[in-house]
Amino acid sequence: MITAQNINWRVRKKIILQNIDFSLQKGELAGLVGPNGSGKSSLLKILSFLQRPTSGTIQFQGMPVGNRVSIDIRRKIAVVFQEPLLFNTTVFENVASGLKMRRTPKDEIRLLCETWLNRFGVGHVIEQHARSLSGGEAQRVSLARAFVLDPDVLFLDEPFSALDAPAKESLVTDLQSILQTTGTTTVLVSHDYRDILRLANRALVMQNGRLIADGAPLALLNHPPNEQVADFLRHWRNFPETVDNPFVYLQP
Ligand SMILES: Nc1ncnc2c1ncn2[C@@H]1O[C@H](COP(=O)(O)OP(=O)(O)OP(=O)(O)O)[C@@H](O)[C@H]1O
Repeated sequence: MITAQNINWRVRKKIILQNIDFSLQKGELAGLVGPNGSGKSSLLKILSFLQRPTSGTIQFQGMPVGNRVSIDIRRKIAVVFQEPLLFNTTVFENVASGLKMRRTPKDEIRLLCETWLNRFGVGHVIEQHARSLSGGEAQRVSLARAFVLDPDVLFLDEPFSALDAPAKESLVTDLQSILQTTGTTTVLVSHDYRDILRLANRALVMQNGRLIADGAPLALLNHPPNEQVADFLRHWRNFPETVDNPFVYLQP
């Protein structure tokens, strides 16, 4: 689906990403983790064509992507950020916006918006103004706005980190079941390895702008391939559910 070859990104003299080689297959759900400042969001921006790398190439569905990313490719990608970034209008207009740009028929737009808002448990806010939503509702609307477009690849950048613990727990549970149904190819950035264990079938660990590990989330946790990865993941081994009871985290 996406192949990144020898990606480097520098801003002035600062090296942000170095020698990133990464390939994402259709249907994969990859979790990107690493310490603060390790380059997770930067890599996500480059993979989603929001930022051009200094050097290296990216192929999307087998075709190299040049400096000008076509509207056709952009329409195959959806990005959800930590802050929901909703437009200053109703929930319906927010979720319908991408479909209107694609000239989807009106009655189909209504049906799709209702379906996805219901799937995310927020069908009742469809006529509300986006400003009136709670943080949890807003992030659910933002996810519905991404899924309604049936993207080929979904990028989620810390989608839970602005939520309190109960709102996060219920959204992770709902998102897990939705992703299992849709099989959407996804890259999820999270600083919480428990999110990766629950949602992803592949974990990519970053440090200092490099990818330092790539493997099955539970296997990396229990058998880190090197000392750097062991140091980073040590913290998450302290949670009983991540080691003592791996069956809590059956891979999707
Ligand atoms: N546009 C930019 N200009 C200059 N430096 C940048 C830019 N974008 C990111 N950086 C720097 O690159 C490094 C990696 O940032 P990035 O946000 O990708 O890390 P992260 O792993 O997502 O961090 P966090 O977990 O804190 O969100 C940081 O030192 C950051 O300050």
